[in-house]
Amino acid sequence: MLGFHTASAIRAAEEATGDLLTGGVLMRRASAGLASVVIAELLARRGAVYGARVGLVVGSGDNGGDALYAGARLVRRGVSVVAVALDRDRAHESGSRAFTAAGGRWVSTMPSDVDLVVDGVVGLGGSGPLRPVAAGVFAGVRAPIVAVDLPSGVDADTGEIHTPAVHAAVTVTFGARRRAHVLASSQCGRVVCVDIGIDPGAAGLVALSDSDIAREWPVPGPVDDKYTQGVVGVIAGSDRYPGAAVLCSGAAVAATSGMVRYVGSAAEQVVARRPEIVAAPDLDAAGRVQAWVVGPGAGTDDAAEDLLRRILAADVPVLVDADGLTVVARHPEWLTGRDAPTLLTPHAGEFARLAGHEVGADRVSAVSDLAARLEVTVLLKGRVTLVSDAAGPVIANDAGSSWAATAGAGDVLSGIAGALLASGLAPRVAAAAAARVHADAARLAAHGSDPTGHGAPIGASDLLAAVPAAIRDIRSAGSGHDR
Ligand SMILES: NC(=O)C1=CN([C@@H]2O[C@H](COP(=O)(O)OP(=O)(O)OC[C@H]3O[C@@H](n4cnc5c(N)ncnc54)[C@H](O)[C@@H]3O)[C@@H](O)[C@H]2O)[C@@H](O)CC1
Ligand SMILES: [K+]
Repeated sequence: MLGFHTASAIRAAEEATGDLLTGGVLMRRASAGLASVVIAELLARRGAVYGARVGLVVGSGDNGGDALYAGARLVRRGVSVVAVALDRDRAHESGSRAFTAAGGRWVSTMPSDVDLVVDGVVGLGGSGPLRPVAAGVFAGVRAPIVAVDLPSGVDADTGEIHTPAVHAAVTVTFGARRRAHVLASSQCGRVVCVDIGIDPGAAGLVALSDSDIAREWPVPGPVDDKYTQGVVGVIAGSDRYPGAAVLCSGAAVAATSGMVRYVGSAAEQVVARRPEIVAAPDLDAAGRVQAWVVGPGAGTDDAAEDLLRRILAADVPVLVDADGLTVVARHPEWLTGRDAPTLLTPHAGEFARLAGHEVGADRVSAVSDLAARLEVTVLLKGRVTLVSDAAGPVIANDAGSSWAATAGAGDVLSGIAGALLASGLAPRVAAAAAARVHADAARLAAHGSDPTGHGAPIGASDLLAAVPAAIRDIRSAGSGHDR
């Protein structure tokens, strides 16, 4: 599990080192780490360090100090380093002296022929967008950018990407990752964390590793049968949207080996696609399940409302998605009164309906506040999906691509997560593991047999078809042994 920390937790951890902070040891460690990442980038990009050209953009705080000390080291390695100070009089004093003494040159405009630019404008002390002078410097930059700590213009805690903000190829951070490194990952590029000997403690935002997920993913054991692995019931689809039923129940079949029941008007299509699904015309005929998935394409009329009320009155885990979310937004008391776990899987629009306000820039607070208020687990969809049950840390899943942004993909996600709920996983784990497999399946489907190529758009059926491969990949990357 990887932790992502707030700026105040990082600052407190730095202060706790006492002399190491005040004596500048932390900054020396940070800038040494930064210089070695820049050297590695130069080697990878142009095959040599000697004779390379690097430009620094230097703000007025310690972030600029890191850049200047690293610049001094680069000069000593034979790199030609120039620095553009946004305000020369306020640039980090000892860093400036070290840079000048090493042979670094101060310039007023960034040369166009640099191999790499270092963004030392702001880090933890930044707020708001890049100010106009800095924005002007970066506007002319075509070289790849290595950001010091954070791409300037990105909020450290919320990951809000202001306009304008730096778009980095690599971000070098110090001691522990900041929240923005996952929340705004697409702006950060590759994130490298340099050890500087600080301990910020437990993180309120985490990401699961492949092995965390591999350990949890349910597969049949020696004494399992179809019932012991959990039966999931899917209530989805309608005359107008039979496809939602096919995608959601198909995903439930793919995710685990137990058994899938289906209730709804699309039984014919569902069974035609997946004959192993046991379909029933209504709830009374459905049989027992260990978890329900309710809502994708299921409508919001009186009948749908009555069905959802009955499902939520049952004492089994329930995942509510799509149309079901519109219904529960009108009846939050159906959620707060439940003993069994509930998992809600809104996109931003559905979230606003449930919460009564937009998600806003602070997605982490928004998702945990809603989870606490409704006494449920919430999975907020996005390129970076967030899961909160208000009790433990928020879990982030960075999809790493946006191939899953396609109609019907949400129905696949709820089917996977529902099957995991039925297998007995805690809702937060079921949600986070489902989000990971869903994202990986989208990437695999988009890239086909050429993982390093450009990929091509996919539909939700393609994503669904790639779910087994995604599970296989995670299980072999993460564990290497069968359970
Ligand atoms: N304190 C320490 O021991 C360490 C600090 N480190 C570095 O120090 C950084 C934090 O330094 P500071 O606290 O000095 O803060 P920063 O250097 O991040 O920024 C502070 C300065 O930026 C200005 N500023 C704020 N927002 C701006 C914007 N949008 N555009 C332009 N200027 C803006 C502020 O007025 C202030 O002068 C970290 O991000 C990290 O890079 C590292 O060297 C690790 C050790
Ligand atoms: K920066």
